[in-house]
Amino acid sequence: MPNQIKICGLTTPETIAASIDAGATHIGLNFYPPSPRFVSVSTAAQIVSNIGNEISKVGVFVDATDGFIEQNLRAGALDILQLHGKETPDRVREVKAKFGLPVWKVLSVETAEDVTKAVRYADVADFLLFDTKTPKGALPGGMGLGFDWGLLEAYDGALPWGLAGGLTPENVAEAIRQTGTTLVDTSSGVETAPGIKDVDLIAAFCKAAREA
Ligand SMILES: O=C(O)c1ccccc1N[C@@H]1O[C@H](COP(=O)(O)O)[C@@H](O)[C@H]1O
Repeated sequence: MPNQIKICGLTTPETIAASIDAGATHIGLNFYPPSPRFVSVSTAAQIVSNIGNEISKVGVFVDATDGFIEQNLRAGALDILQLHGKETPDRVREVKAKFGLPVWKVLSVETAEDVTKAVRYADVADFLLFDTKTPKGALPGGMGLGFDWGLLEAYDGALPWGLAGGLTPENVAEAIRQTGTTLVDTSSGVETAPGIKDVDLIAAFCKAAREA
């Protein structure tokens, strides 16, 4: 199966179209207000209005309430919920039951123990996304920081998983080769400045990931 590719933190119809043209399988809409990639309810509705079923729309939430998820889920016509905060297994179960959509739980990795903790989500999430643990006080993702991919050898769970954190057009093929991941996710790696996506970088990232 070809590698799955998620381009995250999209804020314009043009960069969404560029991601689809480049062969991305997923786009991410960021609903975390402090993020430079944050989209409001009205922007989310507007930028997805012309998209069909050719790509999956993932909503990124950080410790969000049900009400907040609900309003953005409708606006963005989301297919998948990505929980990128400190959501417990019970909270993941609750979100999945309430909204009936696949849930991706993000695990922030610094040590092998962070990877083995994934087992806690085995019965409640649909997919795991391993990302870098960011410094205290920083955004929980989208910082362009990578982690030691070798730590993923500690993962022996059954849930499918993907890789995020500091992936770029230059390193994504090596990341796929080293980890064997079937899904790669990038945000700042295809930007010229925080929140400013570049269509050429999106194309280069997708090409490198597709050909890896
Ligand atoms: O991108 C953000 O601003 C962000 C904010 C809060 C939570 C997650 C965020 N982004 C996610 O982080 C990973 C990795 O990003 P990067 O490639 O290292 O920039 C990705 O899944 C984004 O969805």
